[in-house]
Amino acid sequence: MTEPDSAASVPVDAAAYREAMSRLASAVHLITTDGPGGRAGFTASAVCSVSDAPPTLLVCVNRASSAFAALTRNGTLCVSTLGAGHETVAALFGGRTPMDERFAAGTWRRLRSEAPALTDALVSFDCRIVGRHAVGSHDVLYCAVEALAATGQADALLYSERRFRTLARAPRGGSDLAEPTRSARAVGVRPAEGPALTLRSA
Ligand SMILES: NC(=O)C1=CN([C@@H]2O[C@H](COP(=O)(O)OP(=O)(O)OC[C@H]3O[C@@H](n4cnc5c(N)ncnc54)[C@H](O)[C@@H]3O)[C@@H](O)[C@H]2O)C=CC1
Ligand SMILES: Cc1cc2nc3c(=O)[nH]c(=O)nc-3n(C[C@H](O)[C@H](O)[C@H](O)COP(=O)(O)O)c2cc1C
Repeated sequence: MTEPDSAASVPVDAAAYREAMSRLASAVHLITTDGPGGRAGFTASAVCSVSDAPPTLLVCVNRASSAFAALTRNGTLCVSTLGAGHETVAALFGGRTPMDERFAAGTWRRLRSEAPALTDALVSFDCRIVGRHAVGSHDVLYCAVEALAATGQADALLYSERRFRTLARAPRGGSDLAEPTRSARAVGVRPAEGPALTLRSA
């Protein structure tokens, strides 16, 4: 074991932590909800896959967010993963904009729940909130994925160093979702509507 390198380390206060986190590149998502608690949404990078059996992801939401009450009351949400061209909607959902203005910036459809799914998202995960854990300023929401849709064909949108960037898609054939000659792929999650959910790639 070597001694800690005090010259290379900094105290971990909130500012140092945020500065460190700003160096990570993250996917960017809209978290949306609708129902008895009202329609609401926010931009999120703190989204992570937890399990594929059952399909479960987590979303970290600040309890001070204006969307928090609606999310917890409705008990459902949709994660719409953004692509190139979604920078404006990502900024609008990033706070301090009235909800109506946020939703006016996109086109929406419903999957299984009432939560709005962004029509041209790279992929949308329609979820039921099945667990909740408070950690510091945020709640970790555990979300059972009950329907999927993927129609967007854009490059991926990333957030890194406090800016939006894009990541070019893999060459055609590099992944199932990028394969243009295969029109649809069935996935083993409860469909949004109809007998089988399809992830359209062309
Ligand atoms: N997980 C979160 O709650 C995030 C919140 N934001 C909020 O969006 C605004 C703009 O952020 P940036 O331009 O990225 O600059 P920033 O300096 O506020 O944040 C840099 C990075 O630190 C992390 N971070 C920021 N605030 C956090 C929080 N309250 N809890 C946990 N992690 C946090 C995120 O990874 C963020 O990209 C700020 O108000 C920020 O708080 C941004 C990204 C993630
Ligand atoms: C790129 C980006 C990522 C963000 N990620 C999260 C996140 O994962 N969790 C979160 O609670 N807020 C996140 N925020 C902040 C929210 O989008 C929003 O600003 C916050 O909920 C306050 O919004 P309000 O004005 O509706 O209260 C992020 C903001 C940006 C710009």
